[in-house]
Amino acid sequence: MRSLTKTNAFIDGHWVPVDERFEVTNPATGEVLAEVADADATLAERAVEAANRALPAWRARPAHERADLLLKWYDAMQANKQALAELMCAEQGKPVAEAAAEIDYGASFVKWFAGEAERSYGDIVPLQTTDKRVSIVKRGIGVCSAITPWNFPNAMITRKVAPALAAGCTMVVKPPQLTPLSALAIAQLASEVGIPDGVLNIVPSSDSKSVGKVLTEHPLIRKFSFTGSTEVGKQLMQQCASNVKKVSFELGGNAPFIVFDDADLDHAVEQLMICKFRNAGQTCISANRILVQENVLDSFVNKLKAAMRDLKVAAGTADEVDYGPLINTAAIEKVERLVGDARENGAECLLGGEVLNDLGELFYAPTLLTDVTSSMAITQEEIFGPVVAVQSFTDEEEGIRKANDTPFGLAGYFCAQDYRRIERVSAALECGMLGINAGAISHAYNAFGGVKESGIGREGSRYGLAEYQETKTLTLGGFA
Ligand SMILES: O=CCCC(=O)O
Repeated sequence: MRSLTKTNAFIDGHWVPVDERFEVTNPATGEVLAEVADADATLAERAVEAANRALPAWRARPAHERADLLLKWYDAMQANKQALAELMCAEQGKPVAEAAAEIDYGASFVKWFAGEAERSYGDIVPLQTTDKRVSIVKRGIGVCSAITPWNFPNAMITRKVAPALAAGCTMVVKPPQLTPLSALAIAQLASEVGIPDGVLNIVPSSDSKSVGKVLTEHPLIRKFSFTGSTEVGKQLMQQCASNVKKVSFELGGNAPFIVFDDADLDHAVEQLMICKFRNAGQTCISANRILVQENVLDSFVNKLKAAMRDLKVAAGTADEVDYGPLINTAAIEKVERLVGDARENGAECLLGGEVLNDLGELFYAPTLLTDVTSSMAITQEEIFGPVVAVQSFTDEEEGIRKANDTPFGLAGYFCAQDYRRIERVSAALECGMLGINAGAISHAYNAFGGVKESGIGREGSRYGLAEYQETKTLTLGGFA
């Protein structure tokens, strides 16, 4: 199997070495995997200029040519799935099988937007006066930039880059400092399949502030996309305001997972396990607050505890592992703080509640807390770890009120069977995405994004392309 480990910045189709380097480590073992080029603001500006030079020719190509190149990129990701998955497991920690599923997921955005490139239409507007013809056209907005997170090192890049390229835009990406190797590997594949120089540029950096400033304030950039925390997102949004860039932000979540008393409890447990333990809980749409109706609480918790006991935690390279290490010490400290605070304030820990030191410093036990209340920090912050924090509620009205009692609104989930309740609760929950008797809701065909402080804009789906387009109205006069 070939190695796809690249360690330099990728600008204008070239691998650019930089004297300054930062280390990328394996969270399962602490081993240093690579020393990666540490781009500064000047190099980021070079990447923006390269993207700007590449723009006219890329934008001018017929849609089917851009689509064909994207499909070749998709094929290359599929052909190299195992190598990409092993690289991702090494730098991010998720099990190899889950990493391979992420390659499928990430590549699916490339395939989907290759198709959308060929289905982007404008409008012919009805006649307003006999002397004019009006049409509305769509075109790629121009040079785009993105800052992406470490929890999905492949898919969070393709979900932004694929629609941008499909729309005829060029792109500069700053991948996360913790997981740049997956990004650099797919840039290599993009180059091999013939995506022209300068169309995709990758600037790894440990200096998020100054590179981020270039990617949000550079006047040549017309659109910025970010996935990460709400706190950082707010700062970046302000920076983008300096020259009124188009933006999309996929920010923090605090997803409720509500189990009503008419739910199929076995199915609810199964769906919660899928939702919660994906990527060890380090997912922005992970269920964060588990709200269970009082009269089914004991039964649900017993079933959940039995399912959680079967979880296998180990390095992502082990066989049949459910989840691996958390990403770094800060992640472990946060989980320990939240669990500690909950316990001090009266939560009961039925399972776990500790670091699995036999495995290593970053492995956290599957943890089940009950008697959780809304005043505990664990219900206010994203846990981003393998901790299930269960609260109870009395009736539908209280369940909905508790679920909506947050400034966030990314994903939400509920389990119920009564179709009238399903209709009522679906309408009442404040979130951009809702899983109803379903814990897995992500797909390239779906519109991903949040409401309230969880963000702006949508990724994936037919709406994802529009984020990288501008709309122009043409009024043609002079008809008799
Ligand atoms: O964590 C953010 C993205 C997760 C997903 O696309 O399902």
